[in-house]
Amino acid sequence: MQVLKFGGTSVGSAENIQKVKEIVSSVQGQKVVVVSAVGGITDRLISMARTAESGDRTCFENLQSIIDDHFEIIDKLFQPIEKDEVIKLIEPDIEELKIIIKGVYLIRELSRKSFENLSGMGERLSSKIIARYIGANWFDSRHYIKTNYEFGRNQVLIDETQKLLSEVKLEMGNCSLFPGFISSNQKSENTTLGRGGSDYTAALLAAAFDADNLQIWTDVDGFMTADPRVISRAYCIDKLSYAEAMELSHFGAKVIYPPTIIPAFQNSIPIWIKNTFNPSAPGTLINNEKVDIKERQIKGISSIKEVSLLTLQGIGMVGVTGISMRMFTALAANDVNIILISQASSENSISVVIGGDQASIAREAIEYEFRREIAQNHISPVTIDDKMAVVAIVGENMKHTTGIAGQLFNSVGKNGVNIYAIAQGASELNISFVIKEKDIRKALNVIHEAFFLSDYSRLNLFLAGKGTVGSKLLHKVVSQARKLKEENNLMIRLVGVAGSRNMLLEREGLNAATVIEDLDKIGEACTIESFRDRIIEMNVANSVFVDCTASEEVASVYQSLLDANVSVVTANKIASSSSYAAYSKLKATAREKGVKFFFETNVGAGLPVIAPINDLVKSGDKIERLEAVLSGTLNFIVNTLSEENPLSEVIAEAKAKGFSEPDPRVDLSGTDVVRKLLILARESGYVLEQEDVEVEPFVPAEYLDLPSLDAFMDKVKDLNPVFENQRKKLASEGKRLRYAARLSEGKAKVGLIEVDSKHPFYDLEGSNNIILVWSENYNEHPLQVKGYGAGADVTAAGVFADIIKVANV
Ligand SMILES: NC(=O)C1=CN([C@@H]2O[C@H](COP(=O)(O)OP(=O)(O)OC[C@H]3O[C@@H](n4cnc5c(N)ncnc54)[C@H](O)[C@@H]3O)[C@@H](O)[C@H]2O)C=CC1
Ligand SMILES: N[C@@H](CC=O)C(=O)O
Repeated sequence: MQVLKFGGTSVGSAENIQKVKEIVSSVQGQKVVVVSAVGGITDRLISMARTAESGDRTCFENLQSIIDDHFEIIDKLFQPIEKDEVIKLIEPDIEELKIIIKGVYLIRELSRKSFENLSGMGERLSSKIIARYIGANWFDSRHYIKTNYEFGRNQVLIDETQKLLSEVKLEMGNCSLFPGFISSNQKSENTTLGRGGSDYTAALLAAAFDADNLQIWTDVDGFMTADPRVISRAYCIDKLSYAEAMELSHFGAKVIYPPTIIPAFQNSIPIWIKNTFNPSAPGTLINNEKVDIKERQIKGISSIKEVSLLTLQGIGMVGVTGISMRMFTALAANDVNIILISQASSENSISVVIGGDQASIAREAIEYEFRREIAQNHISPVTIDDKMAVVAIVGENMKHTTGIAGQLFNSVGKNGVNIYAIAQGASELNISFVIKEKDIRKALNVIHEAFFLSDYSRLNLFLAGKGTVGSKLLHKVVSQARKLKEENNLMIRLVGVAGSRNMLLEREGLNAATVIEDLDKIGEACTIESFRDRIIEMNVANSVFVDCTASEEVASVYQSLLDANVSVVTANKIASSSSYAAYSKLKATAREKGVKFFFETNVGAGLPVIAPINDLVKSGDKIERLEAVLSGTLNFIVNTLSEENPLSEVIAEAKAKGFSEPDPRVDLSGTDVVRKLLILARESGYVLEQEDVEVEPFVPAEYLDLPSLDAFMDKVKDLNPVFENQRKKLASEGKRLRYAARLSEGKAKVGLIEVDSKHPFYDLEGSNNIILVWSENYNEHPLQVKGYGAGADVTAAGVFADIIKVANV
């Protein structure tokens, strides 16, 4: 025998009831169907009852609309001759409903008895209509499911219920239908089974009839790994143990109600969760098969919002017995349901999570109970954190596996999600923790990824600067997307872009291929501060801010972004070459927050320079000397100068080729090389400021003081013969000009040098860079890095590599 339960949405309309009929007809052998009230009817009955109690006559309009809705369903489902018969079947229930509502309205009192009668009326109506429609024998659950009122609710009298159900089993044919949710007490008064009662009815029937399985037909494909409204990548879990399903459903996954599982579990009846609107989907199977150790450690994540964290604390609690008992008794006496409890071994505080709407009742109850201790300052008044959420990870395989909690808290922590309280039972089936409700999306996303519940991890990118380097980076994001996803399980999603005037932000992702045009068409006006504020406000997981500008203002927002747990990847050298204090604070913040601050392209563009130096330093080596050519622009200039190619034209060419800074005077003044040498020196362990670097500009200082770039480009023509004469002279001596950077004995210097053919810089072609590093380990023969030192493609590739490094793939 199979027991099939259909929830309110599944029987929410005539069309849906037709789907139910198809599903039931497709089941072979004996079957028992349980139905809920038509979707929304129970809530409407309750609200109507409250309206009647308040003496508001609109209760009668509400009543008529409930009746009309049922008649409309009948109208759509049945042929005219049958309709009258079905209406006759439900007429007594409708009459009873009318009488009760009139009584409540007249007396202005909604007694528990009337409430129970009214709230179960939806199932009485729906079950009769559906039984007739699918051709099932109708059985009145109230005759078989017996309850007793205890501890503030109706409790099922299991033995008596089992006995009555086993008797009725003998009378049942091939297809029987029972209304869910409704029951009666020993005085045969109508009662109900509380929230999720129809699931419970079905489980009781399945247990009493020793069914082969229990099928819960609902409007989702099964238990999902997380709330799909928050995690679009959440997917259906194929198998769960009873305990796992219980834990997941307790914490927010409203697929099945926890008590439902108990009769099925006790009788080892497998439960299937299936989708009425997608019956071919495999669904979730819940049974007691042993958990395969190879399965994922975490099966699912559940979450509850709109809760409050209430804390009682004080030195007067330490070592005093009975404090918890008094606190929990006070809450129970006021019908406050406790969702989570957390107490540290110091016994100095107890925190509980309760529904947000019960926070003030709970506070009053506890403060009243501890009024004496509070008056004597032994215990502090209760504190309440509102707008909180509980998140729980669930999985039987967590048992005895080390590192799960570490991985969990590390992943949420480095995304800046603060944890207010934690609870884990000794069963190790569930780790629950309390966070601010605003962080829930972020937390669920990072946990989903951290435990490989997602097929891939995701980086959310915010880009400032869409010029030479930025636009190439956007091409990379597009061209590498597929490969990264397939080979590295990494998805890079562009969620924000800012130019110097406009910005676009979209949590679900922008189109990197068209974003530059989109920015002009639909971008909103921005400043770098407003862009930063929006990034922080969006609070997305695994965020990376990428700076492809040469702007000081942009560099000035890194600190607040890192403070907000946003990683920073930058091609812009300004931050790392600003004051040593600011540079080291950025690095320290990234370390503290567990996010990344990467700037590999600051020196040598796409060449790996900073990473090898970092590795040497980390391995305990000491860097003693650096000699380098660090300017692609200046090397290009000295290599390209000729009679036909005078200085002024070669400068313009370096800019056109994307080697120079947006303002080439930054290169020609030596500033760009100073910045780079400073960064290398700092990364090598030296504490230096820009003023400590001795600098000889590439062109005389007076040329650099001109008010505009155009004026400079005009004036610099005067230097064409000077540079050409110098080149010729050096060539005749077998020498070449190089703009070199040097760090030795802690002293840094940049400037022009003349090198002969024996010098390692002599053959440095085009815009190439070279970096020679002498250390304790590399003393006779320096470590050497050489290659393209400028250019949009190599730089964008370097920035992209830094971005991927953030994801650690
Ligand atoms: N070109 C190269 O070979 C290399 C460049 N870099 C660095 O890359 C950075 C970018 O260089 P390019 O792309 O060549 O410069 P670019 O001038 O072509 O692009 C910079 C972009 O940033 C925008 N911008 C300026 N202020 C902004 C703000 N407040 N907010 C948003 N956007 C703003 C500008 O409008 C421009 O579109 C520079 O810091 C440069 O030093 C680093 C290594 C190599
Ligand atoms: N302007 C720079 C670009 C790289 O940092 C250079 O010319 O080297």
